[in-house]
Amino acid sequence: MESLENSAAAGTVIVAIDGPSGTGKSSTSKAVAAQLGLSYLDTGAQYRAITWWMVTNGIDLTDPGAIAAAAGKPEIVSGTDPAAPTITVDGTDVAGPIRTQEVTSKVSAVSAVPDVRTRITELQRSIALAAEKGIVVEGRDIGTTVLPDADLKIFLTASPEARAARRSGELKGADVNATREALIKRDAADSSRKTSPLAKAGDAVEVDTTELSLQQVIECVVTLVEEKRAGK
Ligand SMILES: Nc1ncnc2c1ncn2[C@@H]1O[C@H](COP(=O)(O)OP(=O)(O)O)[C@@H](O)[C@H]1O
Ligand SMILES: Nc1ccn([C@@H]2O[C@H](COP(=O)(O)OP(=O)(O)O)[C@@H](O)[C@H]2O)c(=O)n1
Repeated sequence: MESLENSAAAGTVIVAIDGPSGTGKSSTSKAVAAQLGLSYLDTGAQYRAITWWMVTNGIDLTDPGAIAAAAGKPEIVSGTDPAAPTITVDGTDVAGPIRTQEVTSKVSAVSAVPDVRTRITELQRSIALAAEKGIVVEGRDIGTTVLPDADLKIFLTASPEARAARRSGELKGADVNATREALIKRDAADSSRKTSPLAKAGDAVEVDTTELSLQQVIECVVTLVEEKRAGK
């Protein structure tokens, strides 16, 4: 972690954005990174990618031991250009397949396994360290565990109703109530796991996006980053 602090001191900026599903983490992080010339990392995509590999390879996802035994097998590579982020598993582009209902419903079981988290956390830290100008990293445990020395930590929230409406807007024809129930269930699983649960870091700035437009959230975060940079 010392080297991450050193890189930040040399003029790069590391921003951690956490929060539950549908609060605007991905859209905000991509836009902020693009606007400020920073790299961007979607850590949820990495957990989805390892889950996709396990589903595809017939791993028993009711057995944490089987998940742990397989955790080191797939090679996950994330492209960090905010204008065109990519994700591959063993060289295959999985940007589409990781967004299926099946993967979404199984990702919390896989991401709760400590061996999976250790592997993915190491990967995330090495990507953050390699980002020359700095990076915006979004997820559930970035401010608490992955990058506890981040220059700026944001925790996004929004009402379950707003989040479900946003998500069902993306999934054409999806029922808002069913989407809301699925989101609440996934948040509960992610918040209650023992290892590195979804949580706000003590020094994170909380932004409730329920009544804000995406543009307003982006402007708010850009301002916070610029203030941090000016204070360095
Ligand atoms: N403040 C906002 N107001 C309205 N829609 C939003 C807002 N923030 C994000 N969205 C939309 O909600 C959906 C989910 O946003 P996303 O960034 O993927 O959330 P997360 O990464 O937290 O799951 C996207 O379609 C996005 O365009
Ligand atoms: N830092 C992170 C990011 C995601 N995750 C897991 O990955 C899942 C998918 O994350 P995501 O960000 O793609 O989810 P959405 O908010 O896009 O629906 C979460 O529900 C968590 O189980 C995690 O455990 N830790």
